[in-house]
Amino acid sequence: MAHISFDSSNLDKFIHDNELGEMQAMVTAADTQLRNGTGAGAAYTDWLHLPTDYDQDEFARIKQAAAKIKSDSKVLVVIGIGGSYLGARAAVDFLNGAFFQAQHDEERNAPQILFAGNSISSSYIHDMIKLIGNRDFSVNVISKSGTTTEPSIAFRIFKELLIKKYGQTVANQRIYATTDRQKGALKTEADAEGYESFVIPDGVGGRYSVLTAVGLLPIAAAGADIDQLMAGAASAEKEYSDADLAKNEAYQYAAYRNILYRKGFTTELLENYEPTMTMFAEWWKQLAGESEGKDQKGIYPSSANFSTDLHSLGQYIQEGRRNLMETVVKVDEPTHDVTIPSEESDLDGLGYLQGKTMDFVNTKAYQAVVLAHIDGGVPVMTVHIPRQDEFTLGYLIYFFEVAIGVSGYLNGINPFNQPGVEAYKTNMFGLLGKPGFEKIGSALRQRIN
Ligand SMILES: O=P(O)(O)OC[C@H]1O[C@H](O)[C@H](O)[C@@H](O)[C@@H]1O
Repeated sequence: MAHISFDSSNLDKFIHDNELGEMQAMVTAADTQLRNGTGAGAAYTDWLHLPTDYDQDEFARIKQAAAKIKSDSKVLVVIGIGGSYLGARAAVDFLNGAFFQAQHDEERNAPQILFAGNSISSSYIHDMIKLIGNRDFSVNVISKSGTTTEPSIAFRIFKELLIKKYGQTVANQRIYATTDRQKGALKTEADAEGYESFVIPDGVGGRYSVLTAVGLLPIAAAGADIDQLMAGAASAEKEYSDADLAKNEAYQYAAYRNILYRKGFTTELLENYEPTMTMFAEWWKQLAGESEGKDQKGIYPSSANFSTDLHSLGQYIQEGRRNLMETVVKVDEPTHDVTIPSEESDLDGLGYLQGKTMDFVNTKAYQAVVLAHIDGGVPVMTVHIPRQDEFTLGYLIYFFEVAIGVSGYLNGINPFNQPGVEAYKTNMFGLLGKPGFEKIGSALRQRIN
């Protein structure tokens, strides 16, 4: 039995019984493209077997590095952007609870994990340096290309701080580089300076790399059990390996969202009822957006956090333009539950809920929202997960990875490239005066007042 379950029962109003079956031939073709390496972008599909086929020696080294960081650092600065950032951040929040990062060092039993290099905000870096203060810290710099602007700038800044604080030799021992196996600026520097380095495998693109050292080192440093994370993903790899839609719920999800997309539901909201899953949606947004948004088509991935956003976006979802579909990731058993206290005066009228738990209310809110939204014309799918632990997270990550891979092929695109992300970079390099970009720079400057 699958560890998580996909519920499509609320699609009745939007999809006829025959429609899923009629997608089977296309799903089978997409599955063949993915698994036989006959589809576009096939060179980037090694994530498919990553949970069962990974470098065990490196995995052991990741655990050792995490133990060293825990023993000598109060802060780990994780530098990266996009796929070299989002998975680790999502996992740290998902697994450690809402206030892990805010705890005092003595209570946390793991370093504070701070994420840098994911914007170009000088204020953000300044505030982070202030927050670190005099505390011992290490740096995990993550970049497949080794040349991405945001992490490169952040790395220069934190490297300088490390050298000032510890001297060059010790600074080098506090830098962990996760990058390409053999090429790129970061790899060259890591070799020259003797940083401990970890590999982003050639056949795994950034947005599919959370179960490599990219995600594993920060996740392990934060105290999570990465064996269980991989075990969950391995279990999902097995569960979602059959092309038969009747047996594969990840493929059902891929098929249903494509059926809905073709009916005009062009935006998908990934939703949660747990604030610790906000960043999981950000990870999913890169996975879905970079994989599917190209050739002037694709579902636009967005997200909402409930019940919070029911008080802001809720109006639009209920009654705005009808191009939305929703996918809820619902945690069936909260990590901790809390009972609603009784109060004699009952001024707030909550007496009818006293003695009930908050999760009881949260789940009723979920049920109420689903019914309201389908009545309002928004199709809702739900992925039920039993709890927030490592095994479940690994399983859930794989569910979405394989679903999005197949989904891209169903829509006739290459799910594993991202040509569109270069356009703004070329412009930015031109405007910044980067050598080699002079011509585009002068052309652009004429367009700016
Ligand atoms: O790991 P890096 O090479 O630094 O890349 C980080 C990110 O930036 C790029 O712009 C891509 O759009 C992403 O797919 C990638 O995850």
